Amino acid sequence: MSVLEEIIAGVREDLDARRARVPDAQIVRRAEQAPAARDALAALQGGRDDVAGVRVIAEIKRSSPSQGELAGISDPAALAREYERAGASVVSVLTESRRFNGSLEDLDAVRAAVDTPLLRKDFIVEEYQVHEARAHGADLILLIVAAMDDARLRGLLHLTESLGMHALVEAHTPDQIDRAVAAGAQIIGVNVRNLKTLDVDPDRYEALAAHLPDDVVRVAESGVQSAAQVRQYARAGADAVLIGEALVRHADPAETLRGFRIASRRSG
Ligand SMILES: O=C(O)c1ccccc1NCC(=O)[C@H](O)[C@H](O)COP(=O)(O)O
Repeated sequence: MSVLEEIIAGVREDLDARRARVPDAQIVRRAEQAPAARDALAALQGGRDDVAGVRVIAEIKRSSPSQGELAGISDPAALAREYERAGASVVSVLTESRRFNGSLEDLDAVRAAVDTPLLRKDFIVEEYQVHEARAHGADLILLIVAAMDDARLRGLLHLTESLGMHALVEAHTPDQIDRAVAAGAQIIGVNVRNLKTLDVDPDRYEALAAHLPDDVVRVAESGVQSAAQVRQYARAGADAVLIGEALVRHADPAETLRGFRIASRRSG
């Protein structure tokens, strides 16, 4: 089994347990009754400019399969407020529990704390999880092309948009970019982390970005350890970058985020 398949097997077990507590009809109702979603697409659009710099999706990430424990993060709401003040365009909240030590409770706490659009970062493969994301205040969800066939990708994307949210559709190969485009994705992320080996190769972004159409929001995912890397992604055409480890490991995540944004403004 690949790492992705192993993670999804665990996600499905946890999902079954939640579904037994909150049945489908109830989660659908909760999603319908939630306050309207914020416009994450608009927050990420516009590309890099002299005022805003590259857009940043700042992630709340306690642990990861590749690195183990990254940061304690006892108060995700406080970290989200710092990200918001430092100019994050979107805050990403990992809700997968087994490998990333996240939860829907984290999403609830962050939703109550900030007005910035929120990404539910998880391994979403079922409609139930899309309703759940909306019910817990998400505005954007992650859909990983490698985790599903075309029919499911289209179906989940359609459901996401029908609930007023947007999807960050994640690709790792040119073929997956084509599949994301064909499904109608408006926001496409190129993740430079190989999901089989977990190795990160930031140079892959530029090679793969050449396959992205001009009319989608382009997100460079993973592998930012420095302002220079943010500049490299911006020069390669990224409208936004998704950053986890480098922020949460730093003693001052907000200052680090500010520095990254300023660096991208000066990239020329
Ligand atoms: O982070 C991992 O080890 C990982 C392993 C397997 C699947 C997904 C994984 N990470 C999810 C992400 O995409 C990253 O959290 C996100 O892009 C931020 O990356 P980074 O800035 O390198 O923490």
